[in-house]
Amino acid sequence: MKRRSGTLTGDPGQANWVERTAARTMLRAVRFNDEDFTKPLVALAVPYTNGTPCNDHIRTLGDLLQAELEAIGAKVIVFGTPVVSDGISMGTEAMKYSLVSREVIADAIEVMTEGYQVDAVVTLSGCDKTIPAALMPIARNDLIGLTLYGGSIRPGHHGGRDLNIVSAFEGIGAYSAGKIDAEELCQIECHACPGAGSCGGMYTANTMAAAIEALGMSVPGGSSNMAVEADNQLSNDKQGDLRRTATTLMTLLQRGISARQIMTHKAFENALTLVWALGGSTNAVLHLLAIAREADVPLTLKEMADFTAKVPLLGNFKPYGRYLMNDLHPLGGIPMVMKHLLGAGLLHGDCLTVTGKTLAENLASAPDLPAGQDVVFPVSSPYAAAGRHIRMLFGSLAPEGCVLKQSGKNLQTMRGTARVFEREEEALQAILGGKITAGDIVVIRYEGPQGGPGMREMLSPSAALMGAGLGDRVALLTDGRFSGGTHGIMIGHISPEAQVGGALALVEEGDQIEINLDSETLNLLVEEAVLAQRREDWQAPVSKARRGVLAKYARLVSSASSGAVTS
Ligand SMILES: CC(C)(O)[C@@H](O)C(=O)O
Ligand SMILES: [Mg+2]
Repeated sequence: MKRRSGTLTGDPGQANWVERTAARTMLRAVRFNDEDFTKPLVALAVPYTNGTPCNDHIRTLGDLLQAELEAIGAKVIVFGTPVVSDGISMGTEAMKYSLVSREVIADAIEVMTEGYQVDAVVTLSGCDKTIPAALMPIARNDLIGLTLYGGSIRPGHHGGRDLNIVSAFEGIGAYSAGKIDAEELCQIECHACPGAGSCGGMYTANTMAAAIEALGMSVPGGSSNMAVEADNQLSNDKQGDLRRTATTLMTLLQRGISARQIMTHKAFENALTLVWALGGSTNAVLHLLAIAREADVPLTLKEMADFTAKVPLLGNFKPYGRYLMNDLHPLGGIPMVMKHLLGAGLLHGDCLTVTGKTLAENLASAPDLPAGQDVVFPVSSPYAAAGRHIRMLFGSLAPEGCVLKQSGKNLQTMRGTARVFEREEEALQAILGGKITAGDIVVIRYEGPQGGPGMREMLSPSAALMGAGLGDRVALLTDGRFSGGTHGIMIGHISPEAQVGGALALVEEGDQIEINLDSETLNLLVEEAVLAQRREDWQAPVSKARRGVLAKYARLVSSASSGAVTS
């Protein structure tokens, strides 16, 4: 085993031994003994906060995982990372730190793995951004390591209905439209989230955890096991995930298998297939582009669009469908879905995974797709035909592309009247104030990676439209992004963004816009001469962030069409 931390040890008389004396001195103060210096040194990233249910149990997971790893011969250095909760920050200035936190967390993990020259790394994750961030530094430096998701929350219950966080966001719209009263809204608030775990639908957290399992970078089953049991105690399945993660890491170390041997182009194709088959979040587009870049795997938005056009939609999950991860888990979870996709020839079974085995070998013991259920449809009669989930549109309004989540709906070509807002809050007030009507196309701009900065998720306005019953008659267009909980006619990641002079900046109130799903285009129906004049008159607004992390981010970040990355 080639060990970077091997410089700590050695025999008296060896040059290394003398020079590393001071380092060992420091480490002895934190309970390292002679034997520890001979063990592989493992960094363990624990993105714990009690500030969100997604990560509330992550410290417990970290403690247990440290014990598991040390019981089988590793020495562990534990550290924390920031965590921004999307559910809590949504609709406020705090959300500007959400996507930014992906970069900060990835960089923090790199600082620790490289700053301590560890031999391997394990990263835990919970809320949305901690999941891609947990993998990016492993890919970036081709480390030996893997990642483990904290697991999904269980549903809440009220009035005979299963609830989850999106029930609360949609409750706001329903209340404002007079469909429910304040007492009902309170009941939703008090019952929707019963304990620890990430948001329960096929929202961003579950989507990205599943994508990483398909990439081969976490233990099989780890993305669909629940965080806690019904009594809010850590689930047995999650405890099993911890044990398997520890032994898997030791296998990777023994065999010298590093991330880029696993994260190949074919592995990314597997991840794309699974996300599109499950009906995952549009954030997967951003995050998979970013992770691929870290792994030095060439992947473009256009290639993603072409590849996913052949993937049928099988999942019947919220936000557009009926079920939560909690319903998939007893049917065999993500391994069951992947086994079905593999059997249909839609996955590459020969990809290496962290277990040291191929994907096909891992899936051999997974259950088959059960009959008599409608949580996951078979490839032979899918929930919706291939090419009808996330679509990438191009056109005069999005020359570098944008994303639309169709989720199997019958969406006709739509022409509508632009209603232009310079920030999310203005649009939300207009929707809640009844100022948006059928046939409008709500444009929310200067919310892109640079413009926001931070490319906020627009769950509040999208959920308000759904709650007000306008979801199938009003479209929403933005250079920001959407929550995995968003549904309706929503188009995000419009690139280039308004802040850098993208055509979105030139739209005026009352313009006509066409969304065409046959030609996969998004066009602004304004004469070129008029647009040329507007372009001449346009001036880039001064960046909203003058200092600190948002200003640094705005200076560095790439377009959403290449993953909104900073490295
Ligand atoms: C709050 C949510 C639902 O977790 C959202 O942030 C997402 O992207 O899925
Ligand atoms: Mg999110």
